Amino acid sequence: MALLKLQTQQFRNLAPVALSFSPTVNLIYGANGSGKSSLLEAIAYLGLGRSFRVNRHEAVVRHGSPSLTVFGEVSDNTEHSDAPTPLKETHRIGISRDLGTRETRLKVDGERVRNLSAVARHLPVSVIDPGTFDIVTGGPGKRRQFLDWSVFHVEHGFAALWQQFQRAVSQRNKILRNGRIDESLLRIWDSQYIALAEQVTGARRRVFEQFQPLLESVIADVDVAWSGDLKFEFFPGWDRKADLADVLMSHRDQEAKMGHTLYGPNRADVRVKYQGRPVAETLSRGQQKTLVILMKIAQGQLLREHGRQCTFLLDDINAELDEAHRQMLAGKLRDLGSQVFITSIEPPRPELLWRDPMPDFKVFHVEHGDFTEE
Ligand SMILES: Nc1ncnc2c1ncn2[C@@H]1O[C@H](COP(=O)(O)OP(=O)(O)OP(=O)(O)O)[C@@H](O)[C@H]1O
Repeated sequence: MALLKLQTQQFRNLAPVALSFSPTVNLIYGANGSGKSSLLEAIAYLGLGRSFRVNRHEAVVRHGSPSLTVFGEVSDNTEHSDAPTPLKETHRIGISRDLGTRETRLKVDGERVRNLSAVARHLPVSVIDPGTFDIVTGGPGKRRQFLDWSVFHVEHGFAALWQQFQRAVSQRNKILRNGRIDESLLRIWDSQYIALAEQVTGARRRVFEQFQPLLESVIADVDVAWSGDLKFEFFPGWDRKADLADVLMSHRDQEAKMGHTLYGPNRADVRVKYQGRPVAETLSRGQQKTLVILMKIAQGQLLREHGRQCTFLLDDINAELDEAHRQMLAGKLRDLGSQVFITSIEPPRPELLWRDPMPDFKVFHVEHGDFTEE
């Protein structure tokens, strides 16, 4: 999968022109405030349905405009197991949001679709920007998000399962929030909640078990001194030795006091330890960054094993990574055959990122939201 064309309307400061990208490498450069990050943000908007920089949709709509539209054409090289050769087709995907009516319109190949997942599945985007490094330094939520992104792209039906699960959580929370708990009603929702929690956990565990050996081999490949003492573990969100039903039963009072669900997939984590202690406490900032890059690469490999390709968006990596790390990342992404977008303030020097073989690339210069291909 690769984004071949993009057109935006009223998206931050981006001019409404149609851009055609390389399915391999796209190098975007321009001064501070010119629109580099906004372009990556618009691409990610199609693949995630939201901004990777801000939580409020209002922030990305051009100041003074009532709505935005992002439209893209993607190549789909999904390998169908029953097809003699990979099928290559293109799909047109679009998202528009109206701030006034709060309406979101989603389209795939000209047809309206209801769920964001129907759009997002066509463009798996993986962002590497200064915020990405929170995957190891931040709380479990970041790591759940990281794992679930793979699960969404690898496990068919996960998006629908996740929605059902969230509905069960919110019903259960409503009952727990009610001063006097209706035990019989809670029991009904508990059984739904437990069944869905087991399914969510099963999907996560299956994907984690495929991801872990890929990550270990990517780490072994770069041969860093600290790699031998790293351990990765999937934590489902409750004590694995106990049944979730028993855990809920024995913590009834605690949950009632807090007024919400405390055990289950919403507490899951991918625990990463170095010499038995969390990496955030033990590895240096530089080592943590290397680790996150390797996790992202392993995630790209995982998708590729499932016949899907990620589009990587590298924003402002010059500020975060030294030249050796940039080369390592760029080389691995080339070997993965992924589409890559890289932003920089200075004119790009691809010869510093790749020696033999140099991938095909396009260079774009941006000024005041206007992109020119060079
Ligand atoms: N909603 C909006 N409507 C219009 N313009 C906006 C909006 N949000 C941000 N901008 C402006 O868009 C411009 C581009 O911002 P962007 O973050 O994409 O720049 P950049 O090229 O990545 O800069 P830097 O190198 O400093 O990170 C900025 O001048 C910013 O003030």
